[in-house]
Amino acid sequence: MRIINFGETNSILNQYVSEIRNVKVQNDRMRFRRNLERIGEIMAYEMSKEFTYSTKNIQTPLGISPVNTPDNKIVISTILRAGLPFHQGFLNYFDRAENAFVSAYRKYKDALKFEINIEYIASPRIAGKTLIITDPMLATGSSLELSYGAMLTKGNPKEIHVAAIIASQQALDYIKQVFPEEKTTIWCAAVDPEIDSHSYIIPGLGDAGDLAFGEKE
Ligand SMILES: O=P(O)(O)OC[C@H]1O[C@H](OP(=O)(O)OP(=O)(O)O)[C@H](O)[C@@H]1O
Ligand SMILES: O=c1cc[nH]c(=O)[nH]1
Ligand SMILES: [Mg+2]
Repeated sequence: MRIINFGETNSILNQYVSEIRNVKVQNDRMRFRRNLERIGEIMAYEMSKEFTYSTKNIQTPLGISPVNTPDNKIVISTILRAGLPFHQGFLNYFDRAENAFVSAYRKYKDALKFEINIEYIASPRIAGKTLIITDPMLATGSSLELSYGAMLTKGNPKEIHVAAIIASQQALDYIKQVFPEEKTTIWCAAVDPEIDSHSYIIPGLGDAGDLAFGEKE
């Protein structure tokens, strides 16, 4: 399984990551959401370089121009709720893609123990397609694992791209065990070393869903 970490490369993407982490900036919800979206746009562009291309002869008003365009049948899937702005970034570039939505949330039994509840899935058939799963935060990797399990009820994708912004090292180690090695690529913008006793990423950024959309009751 390939892991591509954009944090290892100097680019403007790191500016957006610094802003979503920064306590002095991250509470501006519109900027927070837009930064998730911008990171999605940059990742989409980089990911597009790995697609399968063929030449199409495009009729212009003055002649024929051969252009290489991608042939992948793309499904962009997101895990509600924090995934929504990140998903939108991918959709801005892959504007013809199909889309899937899965809900996953932590249902706490006490301050530390929780289980992930999946209650909703709206997805096209994904068999034989390029599945891009977008979720900005991978802490334990459980939401991703269960959401992927739910998506498999819609068929077996040809290839899987997991797009995250901040992934814990623990989540990456876990995902390697549960996703098919030969057809999965993980794209992220940073790998953080730890998760705390509440399963929050350290240093991370806090709760991405709350920062994007406001606190839950
Ligand atoms: O890897 P995990 O330990 O499963 O944690 C990561 C999950 O946590 C966040 O969602 P959250 O449950 O906070 O829901 P929200 O997007 O509604 O805030 C995030 O978007 C992931 O889906
Ligand atoms: O650090 C974390 C872990 C789960 N969900 C978040 O939004 N942040
Ligand atoms: Mg949350």
